Amino acid sequence: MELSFEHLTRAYEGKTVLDLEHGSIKSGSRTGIIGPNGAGKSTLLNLIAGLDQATSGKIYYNGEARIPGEAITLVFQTPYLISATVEKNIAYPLKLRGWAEEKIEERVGFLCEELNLTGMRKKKAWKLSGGETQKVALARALSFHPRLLLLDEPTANIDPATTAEIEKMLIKINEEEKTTVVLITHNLAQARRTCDRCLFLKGGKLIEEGNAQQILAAPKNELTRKFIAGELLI
Ligand SMILES: Nc1ncnc2c1ncn2[C@@H]1O[C@H](COP(=O)(O)OP(=O)(O)OP(=O)(O)O)[C@@H](O)[C@H]1O
Repeated sequence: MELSFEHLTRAYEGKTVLDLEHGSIKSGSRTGIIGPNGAGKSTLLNLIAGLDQATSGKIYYNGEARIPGEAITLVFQTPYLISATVEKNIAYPLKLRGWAEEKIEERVGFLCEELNLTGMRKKKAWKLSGGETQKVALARALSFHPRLLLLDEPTANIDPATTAEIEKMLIKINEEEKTTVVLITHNLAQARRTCDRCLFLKGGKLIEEGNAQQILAAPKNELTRKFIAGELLI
């Protein structure tokens, strides 16, 4: 799904925390959103998801200013599962959408295989580790073939092996199902491994956007360079 922003702002109690003149997230991309604490990354993601309202300006989804709720899904840093088994959690959005049982089984089976969850399908959600919980949350988010997957620091508390499984899944689902992926991350190595495009935000402004490998290796903007080099003082 193609996204574009025009004069998009969000202010809290008169203080503008996001102010994007123009910007876009290309259809079919895996776009990393990077930037220091307080840059406005989560604010932007919440606006895209429709969880928050812009103070001014608009977001266009495939050229339309109306949010296509059914096509968008979100994964947060701290996921919440329903108090049921792994497989029931993943099947839940599909049951809500009235999918046939065999289609549900096919999709849940595929997602469990890809995320190494097959052996714990019957396990209760509250008995899972943090990494397992996040993988189930991702599987559930992907269950209904979303056109846009938004992730807010999904691996912040996750070990490297599970992080690698999650990153592999993001790439697979993007390549094979053409889901557009937008990933907020403080892990620049993760952005390098996972993203093909990148937006750098600072102080609510879009400082640089473009090819992820190019921005992460040789940014054009001095602020971006300092951030990536770990030299940026906020
Ligand atoms: N509900 C709110 N009320 C008031 N201020 C808010 C609210 N939500 C966010 N802010 C402010 O907006 C600014 C941007 O916050 P945001 O969470 O979008 O930044 P971020 O780039 O995601 O930061 P981080 O990397 O720390 O998660 C911050 O200064 C924050 O304090």
